[in-house]
Amino acid sequence: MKSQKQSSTLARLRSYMGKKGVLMPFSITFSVLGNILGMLPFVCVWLIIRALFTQGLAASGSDIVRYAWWAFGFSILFILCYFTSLMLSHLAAFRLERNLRYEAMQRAVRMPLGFFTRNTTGKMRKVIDDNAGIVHTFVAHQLPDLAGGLTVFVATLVLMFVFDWRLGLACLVPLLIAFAQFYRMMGKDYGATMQQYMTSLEAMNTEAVEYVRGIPVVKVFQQTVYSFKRLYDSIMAYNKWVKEYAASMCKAMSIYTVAINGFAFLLVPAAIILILIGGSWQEITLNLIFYVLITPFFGQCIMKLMYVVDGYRQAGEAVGRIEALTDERQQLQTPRALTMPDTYDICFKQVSFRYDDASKEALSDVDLSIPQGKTVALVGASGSGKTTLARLIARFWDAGSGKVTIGGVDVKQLHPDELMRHISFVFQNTELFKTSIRENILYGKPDAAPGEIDRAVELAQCRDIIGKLPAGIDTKIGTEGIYLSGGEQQRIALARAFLKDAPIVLLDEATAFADPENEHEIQHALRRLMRGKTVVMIAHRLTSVTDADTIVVMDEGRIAEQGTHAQLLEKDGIYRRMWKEYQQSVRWAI
Ligand SMILES: Nc1ncnc2c1ncn2[C@@H]1O[C@H](COP(=O)(O)OP(=O)(O)OP(=O)(O)O)[C@@H](O)[C@H]1O
Repeated sequence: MKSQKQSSTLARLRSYMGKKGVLMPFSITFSVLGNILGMLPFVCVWLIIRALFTQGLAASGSDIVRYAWWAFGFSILFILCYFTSLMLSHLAAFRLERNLRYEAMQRAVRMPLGFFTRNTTGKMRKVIDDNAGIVHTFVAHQLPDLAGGLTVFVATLVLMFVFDWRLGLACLVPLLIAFAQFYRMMGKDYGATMQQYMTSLEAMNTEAVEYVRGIPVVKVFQQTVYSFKRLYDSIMAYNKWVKEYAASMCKAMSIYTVAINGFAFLLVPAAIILILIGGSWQEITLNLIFYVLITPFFGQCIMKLMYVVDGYRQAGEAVGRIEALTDERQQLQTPRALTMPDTYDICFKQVSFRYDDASKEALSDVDLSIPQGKTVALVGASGSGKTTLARLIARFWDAGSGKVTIGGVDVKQLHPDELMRHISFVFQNTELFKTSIRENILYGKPDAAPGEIDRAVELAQCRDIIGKLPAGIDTKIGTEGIYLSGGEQQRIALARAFLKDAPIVLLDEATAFADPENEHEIQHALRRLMRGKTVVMIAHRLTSVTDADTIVVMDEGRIAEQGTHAQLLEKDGIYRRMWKEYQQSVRWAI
């Protein structure tokens, strides 16, 4: 299913319905049929009134009973058609909603890893859930209503003029007033207005989810809701938008509502005039009764149509939002042939990179060579570009200019899946899934033999963790009161990396959350993991990088210095200063 930004909303919706799309024409047909049948009981009631009116109480009872049965029969048929129409439209709508979510997830999987650092899970869930819901409502309810509404509209209009064109004309005046107001409200700016509305709503919803996720921090620091300024601002922006919109629509909506519900207000004067100028009072009164019976339909169906037009635009906007979230242009270009090299030296050649919307470059003209099997440590002030540099190796994003190569091959030539198979990550905040420890470790190599898992557990020093859990390695974590400390989680993540046994290892503050006891275990395990691998490690604790083959000092996106610990200490540069400060801080801590 490709993005169909240029095609009409209906064609785009249809493309997501798959085979169930064939049900929609049937749903619409039943809706049209149902709406026509739904009008007929009113015609029957009018026939009964006419019989009583023209023949008085002498009217044949059998005629009246026959009309009553007809009315009953039409009502039953109307209900059957209506339900059939809704059932069919719901089948198509559920399939559409499923495919839309599935497609969004499929696209999300193809997004570069960097995408997930920018788009929180809260935001993604809100965008997909809310917009899929809007699209569902449109297809399941409003689309059949559109067909039905249009049918009733045309049928009523025809009937109104067939019965008595003069009374029909009297009904037309409020209709024209209503239409003029409708057009005013749905004018040319309506699309942009809806876009603003949905943007504002989405911002508020996303911030609300983020607020809930951040409640522990807010409570710990004893802040109020006003401390979460972004949520507050988004609520205020929404509030302002809604108030201004309601105020701008107030006049047009009031006139529209009065006109649409006041079809009859010219009918009575028109009927009186017609009688005064010599019309048959019986005939005109009888017609008047018909108009009083039938015109409420008109109001109802115009209201429905108004909501459907609104729903149509919202549905188009909603699909667009889901598609834009995982826009294909943000996806990494994947080469046709897999050309994974068999050597793993990494090179940065004149690499510069700027984040979307950032005012300055995160990396500028970086030249760096990391020979296979060596360890390079990245140090430097916060924001100096260490994480960005490490992540370009794994194609979280692609370099803006210059190139990153592995074994001499530009990473852009490597398929992201294949590239990922050759890289292990250990981040500072490890993500463990709410499943057994075994399954968590198996993410490193799903087809690993039990012996391989045991070895990984051993190497990552996880035996003690597993030993104290009720079901050992098969204990589910994150449920039933079984939780692991930050350092323990980190060791499970290391077991995963051991099992993967990738030739390139990226470590980003891997011991940051470890307590002293865990840190010792983790350092030990890390040294084993790094043996013989090409390693890029980021660390703030300088003692953990002194053994690195090369230490690279980053400063404002550039490489300021590089060399071994001893070489850098000899220079009177940034590293020497950092080392002195670090030692002082350690002494203070002691
Ligand atoms: N997703 C992002 N979008 C926009 N700018 C970003 C993003 N991530 C980082 N930056 C900016 O890029 C620059 C480099 O950030 P990076 O995270 O690489 O630095 P770092 O040296 O790893 O910092 P730290 O040690 O604090 O983790 C910083 O100015 C940062 O504000």
